[in-house]
Amino acid sequence: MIEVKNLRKEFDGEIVLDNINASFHNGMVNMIIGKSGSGKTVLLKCLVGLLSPTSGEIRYDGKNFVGLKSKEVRRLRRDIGMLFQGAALFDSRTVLENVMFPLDMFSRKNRRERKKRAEFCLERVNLLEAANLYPSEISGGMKKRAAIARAIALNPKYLFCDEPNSGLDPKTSQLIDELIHDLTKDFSMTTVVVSHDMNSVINIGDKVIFINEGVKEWEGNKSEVMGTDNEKLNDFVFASDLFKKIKEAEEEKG
Ligand SMILES: Nc1ncnc2c1ncn2[C@@H]1O[C@H](COP(=O)(O)OP(=O)(O)OP(=O)(O)O)[C@@H](O)[C@H]1O
Repeated sequence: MIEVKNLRKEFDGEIVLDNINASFHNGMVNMIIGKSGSGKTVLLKCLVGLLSPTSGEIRYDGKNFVGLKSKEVRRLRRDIGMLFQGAALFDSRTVLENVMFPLDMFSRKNRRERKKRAEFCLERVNLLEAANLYPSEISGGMKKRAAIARAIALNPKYLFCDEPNSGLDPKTSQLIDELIHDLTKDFSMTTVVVSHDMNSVINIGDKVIFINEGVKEWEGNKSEVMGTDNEKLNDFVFASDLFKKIKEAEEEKG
């Protein structure tokens, strides 16, 4: 479990996140949603230590990440898997080599065991047949699956995904969502997904946090999102592609 307490982030005196209090639960897909520019990515970057909060605490299973010594930060980072926007694979390495990269960097296992682990992860995301291909030779959805395999290579306790569906068609997006959901349950990870895709929220959002202009405006679960009486969340939901499609379908029915 990750707990955020009174988190504040300023850039040059400008407040981007203000007094955020939130919990991200084990074995669940915890979604951070909100409009463009609301502060989702800054929050994610604070959570993984890519940005330092101006004030507040980020507790990983009770241990405050803010102010940890660099050795302890490195230890904690090994428990963190990260799926970046756009997959961020190394173009000059094969899919298998990409998945092996974190193992080569951090695992004490020998090469045969590291390869076996990488192949297991590729098998888990249904991509073993592409092990020897290069990123330029595979589709966008396959790249995302390769990046997911790499993110889980070190068997992380915490998985962070920044807009995992960006650039994917709806069907592939759904497959990626389901994969993130299933891995979260299978490996009992604390998964945090930043998204503005309402389809994803409805598909896999066990817990949902809505950020508006740097403030946590609402939290609940996916079944509570659609019927909320929070005006700002309602505006966000009604402006989404999902809602537009539902409305169009209803209008077609008459
Ligand atoms: N390094 C930075 N320096 C200064 N301002 C920043 C920095 N990073 C982000 N910001 C500002 O913080 C605010 C929140 O940005 P953030 O990227 O978190 O939004 P977001 O909700 O993730 O949006 P999107 O959905 O478009 O990615 C924006 O106003 C942005 O300009």
